[in-house]
Amino acid sequence: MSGEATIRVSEIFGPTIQGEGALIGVPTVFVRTGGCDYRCEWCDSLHAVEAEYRGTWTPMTAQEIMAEVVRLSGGKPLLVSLSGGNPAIQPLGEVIRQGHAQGYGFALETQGSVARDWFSDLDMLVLSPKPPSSGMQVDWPVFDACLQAGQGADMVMKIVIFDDTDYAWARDVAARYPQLPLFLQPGNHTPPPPDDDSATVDQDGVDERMRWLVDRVVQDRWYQARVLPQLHVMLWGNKRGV
Ligand SMILES: C[S@@+](CC[C@H](N)C(=O)[O-])C[C@H]1O[C@@H](n2cnc3c(N)ncnc32)[C@H](O)[C@@H]1O
Ligand SMILES: Nc1nc2[nH]cc(C(=O)O)c2c(=O)[nH]1
Ligand code: SF4
Ligand SMILES: [Mg+2]
Repeated sequence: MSGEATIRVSEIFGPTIQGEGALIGVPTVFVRTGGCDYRCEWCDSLHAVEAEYRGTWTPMTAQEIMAEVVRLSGGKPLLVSLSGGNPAIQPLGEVIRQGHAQGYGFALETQGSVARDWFSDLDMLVLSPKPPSSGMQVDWPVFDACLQAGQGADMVMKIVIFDDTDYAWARDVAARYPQLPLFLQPGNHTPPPPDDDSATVDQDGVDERMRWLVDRVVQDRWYQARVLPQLHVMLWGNKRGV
């Protein structure tokens, strides 16, 4: 169709398992869009963020994206995870509409910096506000607009934690959003260079941070929090396409 909006796609891969948060372990195909309005210091997906990788991103229509998802999933509907980059800066409403019509479910991961009316069509909206260690600053009115836009979808919050400052920040943020199920995830400090497919990750450091995080949460009797590692990173490091 001429004039149809295209979506900038960095990669489509799977099925694998969702490695993080509320849907951990669920078989899923990933659609990773290209481009992000943030630059987190420790971003593990720079190949979908930095402008120098623009040339590797492909403009695709909703129909083309769903055709690839259907091919990868063998035509059997499953969960589709929309990530990036920031998938909220892409026109994904039509993908969700077409995918739902074919029986697919949709979860989307975003930092909550851009609100879209089609958030309400998602099956799950994962809001991941960025803590101080990221070097980013959350625009809270916009984050609240994302929450508003997502009414109708299941919504959860997932916060990456590297240190005491992040932890204290997460406590404050969680207190402000008691309605959102909360997932805490230890950060990994060793994302590969974006053009390197190496899987090397400082897993000992991640494990240590995970144990520290569990200790803090139980010491503080913070019983609403759920602490989970990145399962795919444990299994495959920071390898791409898994
Ligand atoms: C690459 S981001 C893409 C989606 C969106 N831009 C966001 O940040 O929510 C997907 C998830 O990975 C998390 N993440 C990114 N880098 C990480 C790292 N080094 N360690 C742990 N989690 C990380 C983000 O916080 C987010 O929850
Ligand atoms: N298996 C797997 N699970 C994930 N959960 C969130 C991911 C992401 O990069 O958004 C991710 C990913 O890249 N792979
Ligand atoms: S918001 Fe997400 S994709 Fe963008 S730089 Fe941060 S972690 Fe990476
Ligand atoms: Mg990732």
